[in-house]
Amino acid sequence: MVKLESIITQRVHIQLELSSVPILPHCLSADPDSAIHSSHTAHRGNPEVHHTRCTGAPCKDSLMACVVSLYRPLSLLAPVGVRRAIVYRMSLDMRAREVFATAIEAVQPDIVVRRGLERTGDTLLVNGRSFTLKNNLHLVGFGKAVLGMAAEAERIVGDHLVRGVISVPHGIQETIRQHGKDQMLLKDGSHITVMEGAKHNLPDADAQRAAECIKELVSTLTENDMLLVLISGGGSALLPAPVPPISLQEKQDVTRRLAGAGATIQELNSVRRALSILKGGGLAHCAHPAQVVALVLSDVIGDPLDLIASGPTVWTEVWPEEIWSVLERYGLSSSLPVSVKEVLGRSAPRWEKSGEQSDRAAHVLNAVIGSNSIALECAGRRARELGFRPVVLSPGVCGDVQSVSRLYGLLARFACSRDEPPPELPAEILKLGPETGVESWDLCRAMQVLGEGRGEGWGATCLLAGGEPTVQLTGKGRGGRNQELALRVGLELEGMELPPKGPLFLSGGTDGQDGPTEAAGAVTDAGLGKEARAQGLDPDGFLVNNDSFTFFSRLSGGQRLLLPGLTGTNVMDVHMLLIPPIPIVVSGR
Ligand SMILES: Nc1ncnc2c1ncn2[C@@H]1O[C@H](COP(=O)(O)OP(=O)(O)OP(=O)(O)O)[C@@H](O)[C@H]1O
Ligand SMILES: O=C(O)[C@H](O)CO
Repeated sequence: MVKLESIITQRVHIQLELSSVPILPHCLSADPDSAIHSSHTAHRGNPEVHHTRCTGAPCKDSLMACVVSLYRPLSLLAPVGVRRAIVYRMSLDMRAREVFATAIEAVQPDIVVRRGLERTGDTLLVNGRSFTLKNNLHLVGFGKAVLGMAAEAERIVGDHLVRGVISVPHGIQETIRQHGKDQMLLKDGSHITVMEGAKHNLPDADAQRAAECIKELVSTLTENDMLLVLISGGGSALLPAPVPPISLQEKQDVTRRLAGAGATIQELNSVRRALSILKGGGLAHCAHPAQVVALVLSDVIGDPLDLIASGPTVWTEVWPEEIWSVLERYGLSSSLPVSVKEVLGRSAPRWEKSGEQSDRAAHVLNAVIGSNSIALECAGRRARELGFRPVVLSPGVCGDVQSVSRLYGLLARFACSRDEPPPELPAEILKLGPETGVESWDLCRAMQVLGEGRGEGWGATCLLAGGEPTVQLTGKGRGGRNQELALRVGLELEGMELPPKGPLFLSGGTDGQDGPTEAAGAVTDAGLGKEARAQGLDPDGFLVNNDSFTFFSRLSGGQRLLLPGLTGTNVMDVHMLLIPPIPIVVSGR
């Protein structure tokens, strides 16, 4: 029998041989097969990104990815010295991409559904409550991650499933098929009907038809039935059911104008709830008296159940004054369609008196089964395995990308100051808290961990955060908030006194699609500006035109782009600042 240590040592050896080859980031994946696969599909997906080293056969980069992924299961068994040798030979870039991949893996639709839906015999356990299955289960769903969630739910409770309808984004089945993620597709003979719609994330006639089918299904249920509702981000656009006489076009117009004027998701969805039959508890209302169990994959900061997909299973009162003040704030109140004014002017309460309402609420269980926090927690564990001291700053970073990039720039400076950082630096960092959605105590806690890292030389810290910053669009280029943030942070780091190999910053959307581009985000460091200018690219010019995707595609053959492909999940964005570790000299090999 070959000894484990010798297997690991051989792997170290392969790693050392390959370490001279630059790594193609997209090759990193959780398992060797998909690592090789993703290395090649990523190229197909983006013709602008061209790597000469990757052709037909598995490339050295893919092999390197295999080494890394094989390392994972063995890492806990390997002697500490060997483990360190492997980890410290991995570039920071490679480790950042691996941590990002872990964050996405943690919130895959099948994984979150398995975590949220426990079954023993005919008993279903959700959030500590148990339900008996009696061939009485119906299923509906709407959102960007719902196809994979439904496939897993059917694997778990399919034998009790009578019928289901889900509303998912236009083209998603074909895209998932192309990416080889067959476990996210429904099997042949499934009892669930898949309806695609909401092209470009806007409610359309297809999505409205799906909403009608969903309403029809849930309206026939009795007290002997159970309704499983799968909800994820993008659900608002996929479940449009305007309150008559509002037309779909009128509703679409109001939401598009609000979003374009910069309304927050809280403001936008409070208006959507007021204009919709199914939002704000309407779906649960239609399903009464059936038992409703909603599994929610959150894409909103703080996981507010009444706002995610506009809360179709959460009874929410509509306060017309609140809606009018939002419409006034964004200059829409004087140009509203007559139908919208009529609906907002109605005096009758939306729901029955409170006694009856609480009886109805007792029939509904809402459970958040996945969120940005879970993704960050798992990413932190992976970062620890890869040699970093992890610290989660916050899952709620928001505000303009300019302020957010400034915050990460200052935190990097704080972490990398050779001696004690200048006394004014912590105050400058704390000042950015309110506009970036980060609490002072979270900033203080993060600075403490970064400071401890500094105490050990250059430290070895992985600062993680999540959320959804915003971009003020002024140009006509192609980009997304993650790529723009990464570009800005790269420029912030330029000129700082920093360790030779870092820090490194990554920003990526967990859905794999940053704005209307094929990339999820990008990886940058202090060398970004110099590298760009040496290739005749002016970073500031691209920024002014919101053209970050074109910038990263042209820069060094697109090597800094994150290209995981469509992930089939969505828990907002992940940000990562890696402060390089103290170099360790490995003796022996
Ligand atoms: N050229 C661009 N440069 C930078 N950001 C852009 C650009 N074009 C669009 N965006 C930003 O991308 C965001 C939309 O991105 P995306 O389609 O990933 O939506 P999302 O917010 O992730 O949607 P959901 O939450 O439904 O998944 C908007 O915030 C918009 O400002
Ligand atoms: O669908 C929506 O309303 C947004 O994605 C927030 O959940």
